[in-house]
Amino acid sequence: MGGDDASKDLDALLEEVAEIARPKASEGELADYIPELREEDPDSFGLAVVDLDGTEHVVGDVDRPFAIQSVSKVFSLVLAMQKADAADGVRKELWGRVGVEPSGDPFNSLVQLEHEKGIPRNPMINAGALVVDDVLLDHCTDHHEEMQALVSELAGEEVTVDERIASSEEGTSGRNRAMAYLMQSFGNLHHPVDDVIKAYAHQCAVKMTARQLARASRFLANDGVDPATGRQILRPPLARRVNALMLTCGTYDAAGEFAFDVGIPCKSGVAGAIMGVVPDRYGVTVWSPPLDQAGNSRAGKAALHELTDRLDLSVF
Ligand SMILES: NC(=O)CC[C@H](N)C(=O)O
Repeated sequence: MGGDDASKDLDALLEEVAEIARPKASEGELADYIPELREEDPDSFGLAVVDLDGTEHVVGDVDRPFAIQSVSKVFSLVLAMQKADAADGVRKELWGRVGVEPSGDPFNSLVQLEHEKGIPRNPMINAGALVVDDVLLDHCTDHHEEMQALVSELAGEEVTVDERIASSEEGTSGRNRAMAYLMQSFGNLHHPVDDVIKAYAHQCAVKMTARQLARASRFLANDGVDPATGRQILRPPLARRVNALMLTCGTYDAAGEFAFDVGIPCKSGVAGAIMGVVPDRYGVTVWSPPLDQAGNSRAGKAALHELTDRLDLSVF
């Protein structure tokens, strides 16, 4: 099949996938802990698939910005891994303070932290992301700026932070603070809890579109090289490790189900985005705000299931 034909086919296929997945949103619920999420339009739906050569295949609301929330955990981890790759001490520190095992628990669970002496299971759950931010506060000149610069570079355009969401996040961060204090009591948080929570709330409030997130995940499909600029964001073995963590931990206690049904590394967020990586092929993102029990976009998961099945994209 010629390139143009294949491209046309993919656009048509995305339309079909969207049609099948969209109705599933009615089985989900909007996150309701902050007004900005409670007030999202539950019917929003966008799906973007961006080729390594830059061709963008999109359907629906792919240019409407939303808070990336937990999808930001991938980017803060990437930033920390860049620092760790540049200094052996940082590498030992990072992987000594956060694990790489799936949690099998909700993203904001406190129970394992007590048993496991303040070492979070992985960087894709809240406790792990808080430790990553604590490490970054030591090694970034400015956490906010470096995070924003990285995501803007990967998105191919300037992305901004919604300060209203950042302050709502900070105001409703009881559980995250509880985790931070617990980790502090075990000696696994070095900066003041307020500073770590601020950094984390800020990254959750970064606003991006499905199209931008799909572009931003492409370096993970391309051995760590951003295909738009040719810049090596992470060395190949490190990029593969981020993918491994996304696959095994990126969708919390539904990671097994995602591996089974979707079969590609994914990271979800509570605003309804799921960012995926199809090695050597695509960056993918779907956005639909209503969530399932595990906190993953209901229609988003259905769309990825359909897409990866039809195109035979599972990594297994
Ligand atoms: N799953 C998520 O997206 C969680 C992010 C959310 N801001 C929280 O910390 O609870």
